[in-house]
Amino acid sequence: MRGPGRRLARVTDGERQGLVVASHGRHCLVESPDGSRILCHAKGKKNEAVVGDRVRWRPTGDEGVVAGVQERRNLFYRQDEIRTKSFAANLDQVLVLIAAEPEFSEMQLARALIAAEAQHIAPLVALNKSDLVEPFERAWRRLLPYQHMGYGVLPLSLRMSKDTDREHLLRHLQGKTTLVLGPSGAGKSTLINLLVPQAQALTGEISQALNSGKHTTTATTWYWVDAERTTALIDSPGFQEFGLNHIDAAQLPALMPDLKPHVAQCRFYNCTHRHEPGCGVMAAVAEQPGAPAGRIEPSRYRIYSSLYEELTQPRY
Ligand SMILES: Nc1nc2c(ncn2[C@@H]2O[C@H](COP(=O)(O)OP(=O)(O)OP(=O)(O)O)[C@@H](O)[C@H]2O)c(=O)[nH]1
Ligand SMILES: [Zn+2]
Repeated sequence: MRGPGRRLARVTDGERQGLVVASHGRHCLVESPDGSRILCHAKGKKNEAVVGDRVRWRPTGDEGVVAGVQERRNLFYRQDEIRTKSFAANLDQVLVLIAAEPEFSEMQLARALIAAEAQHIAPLVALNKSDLVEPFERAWRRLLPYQHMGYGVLPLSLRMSKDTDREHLLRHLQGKTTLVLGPSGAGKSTLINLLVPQAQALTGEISQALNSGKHTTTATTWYWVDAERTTALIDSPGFQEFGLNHIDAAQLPALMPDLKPHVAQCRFYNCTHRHEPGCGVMAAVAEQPGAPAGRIEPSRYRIYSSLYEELTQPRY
């Protein structure tokens, strides 16, 4: 059998296989199966690798050149009018970390969840700072619709209950590759440091390797949680301005688990769920809480409508 996947998977003489554990522009850090790491350069656009990619590479002196990127299981990315930004590839899970304070944006959360659904990556939500009792309760209530639509929501108190949280988190992360996303101030660094105590030192080394000495912006980074290297966390900036331009507006309800079942009740097959008569989605928004067929929260319907508008706006 021929095909790009097959061809790239074959390692020829002098080539090695590795995992991309950090990337910055056209450079990446590749980890070999023995755990050693080497700085590699991409040769041509086709070989630009993102964190989580499995690559073939060739040594050139004490550095390397990426010879090919293996076919990806998935690629988690965002896209606005100007550019596409890849977070990471070959993920099992996306963990969205938010907190009681600062107050989280439900729109931002929804965008990350939709992007994960579009790539068939399982999302998990964690709400930090349960010690801030009143704001935590408020935030927890705002997340109830997400629990009802089947998303796991973990309560955390990362600064206080270290061991409990570590165990709780590990139960959900064990053996998986998880991308951690979250708004600034939610506790992402606290979470990474709890699970990967050597993270800070590693980040320093990595940014030094990738930027030849300059400690500039932190790039996306892969961390092993266990010595056996079976559980991984990926830390990535860029939760803000989560563009969904790569998603077709008509596809949105299928990526929103609370809207999805109601589409079958719409009179028109091409219903946009915004003004049509006989719309199953709008009928579910009008339902009382606890309705047997399921209700759509007004906040979720507003998110749907504004994303629909955003994604159907003429682009120049
Ligand atoms: N009250 C409370 N504060 C916490 C908790 N966990 C973390 N914090 C605090 O929240 C602040 C932000 O935590 P960080 O881990 O730096 O958050 P971050 O998401 O990495 O933020 P950036 O560095 O801005 O991206 C710090 O002052 C932490 O000490 C918690 O469980 N409860
Ligand atoms: Zn409809």
